[in-house]
Amino acid sequence: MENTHATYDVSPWRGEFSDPAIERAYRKHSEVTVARHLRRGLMVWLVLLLLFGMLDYPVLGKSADFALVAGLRLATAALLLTLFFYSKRKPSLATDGYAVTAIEAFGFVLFFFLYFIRHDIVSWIIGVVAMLIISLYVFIPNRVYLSTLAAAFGIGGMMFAVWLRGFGAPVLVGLLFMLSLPMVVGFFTALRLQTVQRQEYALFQQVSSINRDLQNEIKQRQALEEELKRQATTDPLTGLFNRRQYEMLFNRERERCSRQHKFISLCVADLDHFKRINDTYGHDIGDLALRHAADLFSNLLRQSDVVGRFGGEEFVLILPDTDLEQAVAVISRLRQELESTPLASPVGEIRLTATFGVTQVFTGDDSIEAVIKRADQGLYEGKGAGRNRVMTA
Ligand SMILES: Nc1nc2c(ncn2[C@@H]2O[C@H](COP(=O)(O)OP(=O)(O)OP(=O)(O)O)[C@@H](O)[C@H]2O)c(=O)[nH]1
Repeated sequence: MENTHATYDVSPWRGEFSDPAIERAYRKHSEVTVARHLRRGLMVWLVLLLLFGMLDYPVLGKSADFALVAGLRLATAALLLTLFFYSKRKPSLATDGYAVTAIEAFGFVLFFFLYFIRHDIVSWIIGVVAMLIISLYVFIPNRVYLSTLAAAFGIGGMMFAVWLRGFGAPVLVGLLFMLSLPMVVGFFTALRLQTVQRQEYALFQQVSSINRDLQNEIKQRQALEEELKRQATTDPLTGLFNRRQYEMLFNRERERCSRQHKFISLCVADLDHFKRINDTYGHDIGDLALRHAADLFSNLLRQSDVVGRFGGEEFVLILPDTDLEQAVAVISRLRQELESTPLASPVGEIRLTATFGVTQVFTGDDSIEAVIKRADQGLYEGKGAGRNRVMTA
């Protein structure tokens, strides 16, 4: 695939992209269509070849000449059929052009022989060769320079045959002019057609490339937006919701629960002797411990529960659709899990515990601060009572 800054210049004399890589990509892109057009052209050629062959017998009868012409016709027909079927399996044969050019040259040979054998239609043969030249440019898809080679072979061969018959320079020059005319017309027609096709392809590629760039830009912006949103709503160390976000979620859940006459509970959790962990193992291990607790809380609670970082080593857990009794059961499970799941740190396993203060949200609670304050009282009592416990308030 070409790069975004590819230059799509089309050579004015070859009707092909100047950049070989782009030309190859174009031919690959168009090979199936070109092969289909080629097969159509080959079929028409085959039908005409055999149809006109029926006229050989009444003129030539059972003779060596008839056998020669019939042999050439059948050989050309066999080549046409081979290319017809083979181009289905290998469509690049149509866009490479070498096989088509070889068959075109072979097709001319039949006419060189006819010129000597079918005396009844000598002048027609030259006319038919002229028509063949223009057809091979217009009707049989091929690369312009290869069609020109085949046409030059046809003109050269025909002139050679006429010279062999003893005609002099004036006739040969006239013939050259006559046969060059369809070649020039065919050349410029094919050149224009192939240039336009490539310009369309170039336009399509450029539009696709711009689209791809736009899509990438949109994806990058979306990712950036997501990241900004994440940064604005979460705590960078633990990935838990930050204060602004859990407050917003609390208000939303509280409203919903009140509408649906359901309970909602809140818990404040504080890691025990956390200062000791920091002092003993360093701040980095302290950070690991905070992440460990945060992950454990997030994984054990429901998707609909809200886990936030309150600051320092304190966490806020909001449990919608949960009354105080249920909340104590859930939080007790958290406490046990934390106690029995030590942090696997680079300095070895570190046992962590936390104290939890749980409260139910009441209709009179006018803000989250009031609820947290009440839960904090439970927490404070828990700390006083020896830590690693769940207290209600
Ligand atoms: N590593 C780390 N430590 C923090 C962070 N935020 C606060 N801390 C530390 O957490 C510790 C909290 O200590 P204290 O408030 O005395 O509480 P504690 O040691 O857990 O004792 P109790 O709560 O009474 O069990 C302090 O040493 C703070 O420096 C943080 O983001 N990372």
